[in-house]
Amino acid sequence: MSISIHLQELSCSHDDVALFQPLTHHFAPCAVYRIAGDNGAGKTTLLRSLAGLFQGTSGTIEWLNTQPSSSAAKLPQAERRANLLYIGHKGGIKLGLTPLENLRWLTEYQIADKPLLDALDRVGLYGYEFVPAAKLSAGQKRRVALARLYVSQHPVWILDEPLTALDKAAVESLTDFFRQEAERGRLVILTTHQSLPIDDLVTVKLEHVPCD
Ligand SMILES: Nc1ncnc2c1ncn2[C@@H]1O[C@H](COP(=O)(O)OP(=O)(O)OP(=O)(O)O)[C@@H](O)[C@H]1O
Repeated sequence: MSISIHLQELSCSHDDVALFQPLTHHFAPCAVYRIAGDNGAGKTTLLRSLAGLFQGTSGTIEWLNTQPSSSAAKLPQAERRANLLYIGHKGGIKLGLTPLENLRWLTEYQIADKPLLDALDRVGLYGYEFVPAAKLSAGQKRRVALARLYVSQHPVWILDEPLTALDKAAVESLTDFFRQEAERGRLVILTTHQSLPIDDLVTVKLEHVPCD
């Protein structure tokens, strides 16, 4: 499936305080989008809103099936989850489980061990598959979370700070992967405070709401 997300005058609020100026934007497939803004600008809140995890919004968020054969039909909420891989900034890793056990759990036991082990190999965790995550470094824990990308069939990826704690080589490898996956049709929306060397990267900046 090919999916786009359309925002019209979207605003997110905590405690009735709007975080950024209303945002109108079309996120199309085959592209990598970076949500930019200062600390506290509302990037995480926006990503959670797109993923359906935060409800304090006004304006509209529409997920559209943009498959050539379809007429841009709106995707109901229930179908969004099946098409989305959301990785929050905490990564969702359970420290008492090994990387392989974490991946089994995170992929809801739908994937055989071999592709999961291959994914751990892809993120440089060969040899750490059976080590409790509590014994891994911050960057290695992040790699466990990111290994899900290498077994994902979801057309939409929403990733909050995926590059945090990664070393230079891992950032380069992941950036290449994002570029390739966008070329294959995926819609990737992410936040990062690091520079992202992707030529066609689209940056969407959240603007402060001016004070009265
Ligand atoms: N659960 C909450 N209740 C009230 N306010 C919140 C809550 N979560 C976040 N906020 C506030 O909303 C604002 C935006 O937070 P958010 O995490 O979306 O920003 P961010 O742009 O992702 O920041 P950073 O770059 O530091 O990660 C912040 O001022 C934060 O204090």
